[in-house]
Formats: sequence, structure tokens, C-alpha cells
Amino acid sequence: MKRVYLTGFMGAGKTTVGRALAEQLCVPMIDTDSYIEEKIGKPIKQIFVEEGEAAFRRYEREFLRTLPPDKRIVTTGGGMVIQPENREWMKQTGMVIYLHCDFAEIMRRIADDDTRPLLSNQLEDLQRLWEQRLPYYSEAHIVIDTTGKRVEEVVQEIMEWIKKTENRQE
Ligand SMILES: Nc1ncnc2c1ncn2[C@@H]1O[C@H](COP(=O)(O)OP(=O)(O)O)[C@@H](O)[C@H]1O
Ligand SMILES: O=C(O)C1=C[C@@H](OP(=O)(O)O)[C@@H](O)[C@H](O)C1
Ligand SMILES: [Mg+2]
Repeated sequence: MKRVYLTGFMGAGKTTVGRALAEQLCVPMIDTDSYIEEKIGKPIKQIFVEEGEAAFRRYEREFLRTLPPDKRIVTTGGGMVIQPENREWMKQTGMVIYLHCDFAEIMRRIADDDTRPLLSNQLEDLQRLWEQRLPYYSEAHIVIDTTGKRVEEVVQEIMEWIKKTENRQE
């Protein structure tokens, strides 16, 4: 099985779905946010406050290239796609799956979460960010709309895509 990258906006369910998917497929997964936190030794929120967003984006670019090769499912942070070289790297080294979700549902899912520094922005700014990023997310090999779906349904859909893609390669 090729490496699978999950992309999408904050709250699309990348980390949750990726964990469940890895369990079902019995393959190792890694979350780029957790990897950065472990490497740098502080939570993302603290990195943003002490070093700024630009430093976090540098870590994303650098660490994407050093992920342990055995990790088959890679769940990314919502901003991983901002840098064109990251989009290119992911497309070249695996199958990129974009988990889409309506903005309103995204906000319902994560509004109370205080671990995401960008959520302190005004709602209109967040919606603008969501819109700005849509074309980047859409460069993925596969797009899955998660709006109104349960985590298990999304996992099932991804499993079917992986099967289809593997059959085509045989
Ligand atoms: N399909 C879904 N339906 C409802 N809630 C979801 C779904 N996927 C994720 N969630 C919830 O949304 C929140 C954010 O999920 P998370 O996996 O951290 O998203 P991401 O990694 O994309 O930011 C969590 O509370 C999670 O349980
Ligand atoms: O969209 C973004 O720029 C970010 C998304 C977060 O990850 P999730 O998408 O897993 O919430 C995390 O990487 C950081 O707070 C920045
Ligand atoms: Mg996540």
C-alpha cells in the first residue's frame, strides 16, 4: 500500500479519521502536528506564540521530508498545503486524500477547542482562510466530502478508494 496523506481544513477530521483508518488497515500512522510537537518539545500553540507562525510553517516543510518511512497514514495539519513544495512532495510520495467539510459544520466541531491558535481569529477571517485554501486542497488525488457523515462512514469510503486504486495498479 502506498503512503496515504490526509489533508483538509482544521476540524475536517484528519487526525480522528486517520487514526481509525490506520487501526482498520493495521498500518502505522503519524500526525505531522504531533511529530512537530515532539521534535520541538512544545505544543503548537506555544510554538505560534514564542516563535511565530512562520517558524511553524518551516517546521512543517522540514519535517514532512523526515517522516519515518514506515508510517503509512500521514495526517497533516490544515495549513500543510499552503506551501506549493509540500503539495508537490505529498503528491510525489503518496496518495493525497482531501477531507472536505462545510465551514459551518467545521465550526460546530471545533469551536470549543483551544489548542488551535488560528481559531482565535474572527469568524469572517477563518471563513476567508477556508475559502482561500480550497484550491490547494482540491489538488488532492481524491476528494471526500465528510459533511454530515460519521467518522466510520468516512473511513469506509477511504478504504474503498484505497482498494479501487490498488486494483487499478495490479
Ligand atoms: N465526521 C465527523 N463527524 C463529526 N465529528 C467529527 C468528524 N470527524 C472529526 N470529528 C470531530 O471533530 C473534531 C476535530 O477532529 P480532528 O480529527 O482533530 O480534525 P483535524 O485533525 O482535521 O483538525 C474532533 O472532536 C472529532 O471528534
Ligand atoms: O490550519 C492550520 O493552519 C493549522 C491546523 C492545525 O492542525 P489541524 O488541521 O489538525 O487542526 C495545526 O497544524 C495548526 O494549528 C495550524
Ligand atoms: Mg489534526
